[in-house]
Amino acid sequence: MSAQQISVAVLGAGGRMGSEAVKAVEAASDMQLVAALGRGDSLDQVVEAGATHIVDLTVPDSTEANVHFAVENGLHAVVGTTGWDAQRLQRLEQKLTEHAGVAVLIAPNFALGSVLASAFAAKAAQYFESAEIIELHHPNKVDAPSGTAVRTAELMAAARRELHVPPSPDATESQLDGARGAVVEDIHVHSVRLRGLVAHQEVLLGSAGEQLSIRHDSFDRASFMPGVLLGLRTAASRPGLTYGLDGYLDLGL
Ligand SMILES: NC(=O)C1=CN([C@@H]2O[C@H](COP(=O)(O)OP(=O)(O)OC[C@H]3O[C@@H](n4cnc5c(N)ncnc54)[C@H](OP(=O)(O)O)[C@@H]3O)[C@@H](O)[C@H]2O)C=CC1
Ligand SMILES: O=C(O)C1=N[C@H](C(=O)O)C[C@H](O)C1
Repeated sequence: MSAQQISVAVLGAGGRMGSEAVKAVEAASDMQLVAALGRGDSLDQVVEAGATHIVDLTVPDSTEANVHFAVENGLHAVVGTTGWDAQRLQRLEQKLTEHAGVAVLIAPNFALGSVLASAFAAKAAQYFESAEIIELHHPNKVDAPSGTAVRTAELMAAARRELHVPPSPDATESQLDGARGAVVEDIHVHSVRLRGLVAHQEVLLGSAGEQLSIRHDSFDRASFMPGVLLGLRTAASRPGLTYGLDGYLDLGL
């Protein structure tokens, strides 16, 4: 094993994403897979195996405990699992202050195209009256809206606040529950679950007489793996919490 080797434990290794991550780590010449855990496996295995990094691709219910375990044991964590709301992020920030030098990347989406699409959408949202998000996923997905849509809405809302853009116009007075989607920081988010899909998102921006659509499609989970590997290669040099893979990229937007 060379000095630069990154020793990786994948959590959720039997899942759709985890199994891809196992293959990607095994194929990376600067990494070695030292543990592959599923539901019910003891986290102690990660430490016993000598992991320096974990990749968490599990479920919203378990990801927080997994990441706290990693931080407490001085392991860097690259996290793709959804469910990281403001309270969880705050608790993690607090935990990280007690473990200097440890890095956690929470990446709502590892696909470079998706990260770019969210960044473009945030910029563009400053210049349009109306902004809504449609996210479309495979029907086995357990959470809605997607973590990516929540993150995109947060970025768009922050960008609109910066330029004092008013809320999107909307004259709806009566509706069936859910007809206008979920509202994330004033941005309406609509979730589609459809057999045949993987992970897709379209941001719709409208002003008088024009529309801009910003769409990203992941047709295969291979699309997420360069981001997972980038996260593993970069984390140790970025102690503390990074939220969003854009934090490891120089997008210049
Ligand atoms: N950031 C990104 O780019 C992406 C993020 N995701 C997110 O990643 C997560 C996983 O997605 P996906 O792979 O599709 O889901 P899957 O349901 O296919 O995989 C989750 C896996 O985690 C296992 N698991 C559950 N609890 C634990 C635990 N405590 N320890 C170890 N393993 C556990 C499950 O086991 P069992 O089957 O026995 O329950 C299952 O094998 C989701 O939150 C999803 O939204 C997905 C795609 C891209
Ligand atoms: O569950 C999925 O599949 C995905 N989950 C993430 C999310 O909720 O945004 C990332 C991607 O959209 C695929």
